[in-house]
Amino acid sequence: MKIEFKNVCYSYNGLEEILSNVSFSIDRNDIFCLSGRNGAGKSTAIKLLTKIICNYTGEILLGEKELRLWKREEVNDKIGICFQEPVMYMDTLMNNIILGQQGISMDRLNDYIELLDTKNFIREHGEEHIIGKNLSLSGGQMQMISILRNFYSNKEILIFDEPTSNLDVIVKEKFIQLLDELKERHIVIMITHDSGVGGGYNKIWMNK
Ligand SMILES: Nc1ncnc2c1ncn2[C@@H]1O[C@H](COP(=O)(O)OP(=O)(O)OP(=O)(O)O)[C@@H](O)[C@H]1O
Repeated sequence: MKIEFKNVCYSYNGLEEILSNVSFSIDRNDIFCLSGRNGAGKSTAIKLLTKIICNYTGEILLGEKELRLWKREEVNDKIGICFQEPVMYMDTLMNNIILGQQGISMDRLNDYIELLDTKNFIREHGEEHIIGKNLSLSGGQMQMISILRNFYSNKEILIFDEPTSNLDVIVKEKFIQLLDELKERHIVIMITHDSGVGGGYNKIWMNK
């Protein structure tokens, strides 16, 4: 599924333009890094693409259709997102990964859990403990859950916003290996300031 930004402009307050004539195109399954300085508008571009915010000028194409013609739920079916600050629900770890989705292979989820080196943590706490009740998570553990959630969703487009900022070196390496395996089947869009993670991927420059 192709993604295209054509001369997209966006302002939060109607005064200052955060995105000014941003154009880029993603037309194949692979890993793409949105790059640019702090405040360049990378997260804003992702919020537009996922319809968290609207009212841009220019054109955003998702597939063959302008984004304005897509319903938010339809976009949610196509795009999975792992936020910089993951949202956790008062439920078990496993339910926080699965989020009520059905018909997706548990074997594959277990593979991801293993590949990401999170097996011991999930085995110990996954089924019984409730987040916010008898389980408190560190920033890195929340990030792992959020990453697993995005992988498990198996959507065509997977977005990761600063996914590795709290991960230890081992999990970070495993995450990169997993991405490499998935890039043939998904469009992966990542925002990262970690050159050790984003260094080798296709770059989309957001300059302000
Ligand atoms: N909800 C909001 N209301 C008003 N201004 C906002 C809002 N969110 C972001 N901005 C502003 O938009 C600009 C771009 O922010 P954005 O988060 O998109 O940048 P970024 O490239 O992702 O930055 P970073 O690399 O620091 O995460 C910043 O100047 C920020 O202050």
